[in-house]
Amino acid sequence: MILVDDSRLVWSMLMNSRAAGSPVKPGARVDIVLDNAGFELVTDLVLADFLLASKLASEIHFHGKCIPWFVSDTTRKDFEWTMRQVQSANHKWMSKCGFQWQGYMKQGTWVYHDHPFWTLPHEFCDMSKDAPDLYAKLQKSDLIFFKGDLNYRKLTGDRRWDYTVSFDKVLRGFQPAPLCSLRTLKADVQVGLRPGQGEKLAATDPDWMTSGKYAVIQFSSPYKE
Ligand SMILES: O=P(O)(O)OC[C@@]1(O)O[C@H](CO)[C@@H](O)[C@@H]1O
Repeated sequence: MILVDDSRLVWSMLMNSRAAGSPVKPGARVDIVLDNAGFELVTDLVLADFLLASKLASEIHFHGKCIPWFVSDTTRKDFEWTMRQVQSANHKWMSKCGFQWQGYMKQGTWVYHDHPFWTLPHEFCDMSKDAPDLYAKLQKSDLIFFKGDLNYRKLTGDRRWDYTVSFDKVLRGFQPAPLCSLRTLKADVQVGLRPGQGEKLAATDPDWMTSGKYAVIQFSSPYKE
């Protein structure tokens, strides 16, 4: 069940960037801060492919980790291995996708980055100070997707905020570009709920914050409409 769904805001941001784009290179730069390797990474690549094919984005930048911090975190090795596996799949269309994705990498339409900051114990609000090069890189984005629970915990500082505190507020100045968290709840932090929503969930489903049954699509933008 999706507790907060800001997908309309994400969609309208992407549509606006397409309208404003030049005829030669329409669309936005989208960054995806990855979470797990494996099937989740394949679905991230499919999302990136969709954004390009639909001209909602013109370049995609993936951000992985230098080490598999929470065991299944995507590293460069996983990224490259996954690309090769898709290319060698025993399925015509899947393999065709793999070769197309490799082409995007060669052209620089898709770019893979890693940075030690992602595996340091800092909250993301510290990034501009502790990793100014990474912050500057993210500032070039039109939209950043943060995948998964771990990234949500780093965005919010893993604190016990009131459930109704706004997502904008808990980012505490971390606003390199419009951003969207795609997260299934696995840890006891959640913000941006309606008054009474968290309490009601706690009363009916005590494990709601960690069971993985609930999810959020939360958007924040430094540009106010
Ligand atoms: O949804 P999943 O893949 O089970 O968990 C997502 C995740 O980010 O949350 C945990 C940290 O809270 C990490 O172990 C894991 O990578």
